[in-house]
This record gives sequence, C-alpha cells and structure tokens, in this order.
Amino acid sequence: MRLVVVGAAGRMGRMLIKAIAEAEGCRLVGAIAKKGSDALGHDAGQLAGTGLLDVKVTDDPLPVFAKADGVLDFTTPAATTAFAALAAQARIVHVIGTTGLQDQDFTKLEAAARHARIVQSGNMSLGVNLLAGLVRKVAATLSDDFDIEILEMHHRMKVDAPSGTALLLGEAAAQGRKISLKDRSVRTRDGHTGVRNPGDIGFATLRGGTVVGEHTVMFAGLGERLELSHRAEDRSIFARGAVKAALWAFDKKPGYYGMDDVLGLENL
Ligand SMILES: NC(=O)C1=CN([C@@H]2O[C@H](COP(=O)(O)OP(=O)(O)OC[C@H]3O[C@@H](n4cnc5c(N)ncnc54)[C@H](OP(=O)(O)O)[C@@H]3O)[C@@H](O)[C@H]2O)C=CC1
Ligand SMILES: O=C(O)C1=N[C@H](C(=O)O)C[C@H](O)C1
Repeated sequence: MRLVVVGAAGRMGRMLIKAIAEAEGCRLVGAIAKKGSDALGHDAGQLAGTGLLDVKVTDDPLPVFAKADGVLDFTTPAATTAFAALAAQARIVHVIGTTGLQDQDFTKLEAAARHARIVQSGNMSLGVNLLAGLVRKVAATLSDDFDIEILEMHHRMKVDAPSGTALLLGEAAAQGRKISLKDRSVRTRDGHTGVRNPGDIGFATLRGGTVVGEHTVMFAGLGERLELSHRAEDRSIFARGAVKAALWAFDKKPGYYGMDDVLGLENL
C-alpha cells in the first residue's frame, strides 16, 4: 500500500514515517509539511531518523495524493478537514488521528467519507481501545451511585483539552450509561460549584513535561473506588495503530470507520 504522511515534521509525523518504513505491506510515497516549514526539501527518512527513503518533503499534496492509496494525518482540525476533501477527490484511505475536532469538522469529515475510506480515532493504540470497551461495560454494570471522573495528563506542548482519548473514554462511559455525553459532561470546575449532580461525567486535565499520554477513568462510589488506567510510554503505539488502520481500510468500501472496527472490538 502506497502511503503519504501529512504533518511530516511533527512529533507524530516523524513516528508515522518510521512506522511505515518498519511495517510490511506498505511503503512511503509522500511526505507533506506546512508551507514555510524548515523540513521542506529534506528527505523524509532524515526527519524520522530511518536513513534516506528517497521521498522529499513537499507542501503540495495534490500530485502526491494522486499516486497514493492512503494518507496518515495527525495534524490540526483545519488541516485535517482540508486534507479530507483532497483524499475524497483522490478516492483514497484517510487515517485521522488529529484531536480537537469540533462538530462542524465532523460534518465535513462525514461528507468526505461518502467517497473516501476514513478511519478516525482520538487514540490509535490497542490498549486505549480495549480500555474503552471495558469502561462501557463497567459503566453499564454500576449504577449512578458510582460517579464517573476522567483524569488525563499530557506533555506541555499539547494544544487541545480534554484530550481526544478522554473524550473517547467519556463517550464509552456515556454509551454504557445510555446517556448523551454532550448533555452530562462537566469539563471545568472553579469556585462555588455546588454538589455534584448524580450521573454527570467529569473531566480533569493536567499538562506538563514530556508525558506521552495518561488516562484514568474513575468510578467513585460510597466507600470504594474502581480505577481503570492506560499509560502510553512511547508514541510508536499510535503510529503502528495508524498503519494498521490504513492496511485494514485498503479493501473496504467508502465510509466512516473507527479503531474498534479495525481491531475487531465493536462488540466488546
Ligand atoms: N489519535 C491518536 O492516537 C493520537 C493523536 N494525536 C494528535 O495528533 C495531532 C498532532 O500531534 P503532534 O504530532 O504531537 O503535534 P505536532 O504539532 O508536533 O504536529 C503537527 C504537525 O502538523 C503540521 N501541520 C499543521 N497544519 C498543516 C498543514 N496545513 N499542512 C501540513 N502540515 C501541517 C504542523 O506543522 P507546523 O509545526 O509547521 O505548524 C506540525 O508539524 C494532535 O491533534 C494530537 O492530539 C497525537 C498522538 C496520538
Ligand atoms: O497530543 C498528544 O500527544 C496525544 N493526543 C491524543 C489525545 O488527544 O488523546 C492521543 C494521545 O493521548 C497523545
């Protein structure tokens, strides 16, 4: 499978280039960075530390998408929605790891998925997607007497909050409880908040240092607390998941897919 990495100079972009170089069944055919990026003109392998790959970083996606089967995209919401339109035109696979997407972005991605095969997830790791299934089950099993709180910590360079993973885990908890996350989520608390509403799902965000990504879902009851946690130790888990998603989507019909489809966890 011929793959392109957009956002090639980013933390995840470099990881994705390396993961493609190390994976079987795919090869890198393009690397896209933003206009004005210092990475333009360099070999993608130089960026990723793999040795030369004979793929020069460019800021022009059109000719690159035209000769590719899929694109791996961990960039920004604005860039991702623009790339989705191009991937749909080229009828290729679009794997989206970008977080911070808003309702209007999802509307654009769903429109693009009429022609492209989109796999989108706030977290591409096996562990987090398995955790989401467990959270859904525990939330369905325990009553409102167990308050659900989601705590996440990431590195100081992260720009969105709560993390895509925290929202994915919140969605899983809400599905388990058969409630709408939008109606019941509490994203900030400050000052005289009053007592906690039963059934709310709370989020707390920590930022600092070089933390790759840590998430805990707490079920806090009367006299006992259950905690389910995931700690990412290396960004390669996300990159390997993204490559797996692209290979999985290669022979699928156009549509909007998630990592639970890729990993066969839909029924967990
Ligand atoms: N789903 C998952 O499993 C994971 C998701 N993520 C998410 O992936 C995203 C990226 O994370 P990270 O790599 O740490 O962030 P970085 O800021 O390191 O990388 C983003 C890259 O995208 C580039 N970019 C922005 N706009 C464009 C554009 N129009 N064309 C080409 N490149 C562009 C940026 O360039 P410049 O710096 O020049 O602006 C930057 O190099 C975030 O949303 C993060 O939350 C991260 C890890 C795992
Ligand atoms: O920005 C990051 O770094 C990460 N972002 C994703 C998120 O928002 O959950 C996934 C991972 O935790 C790392």
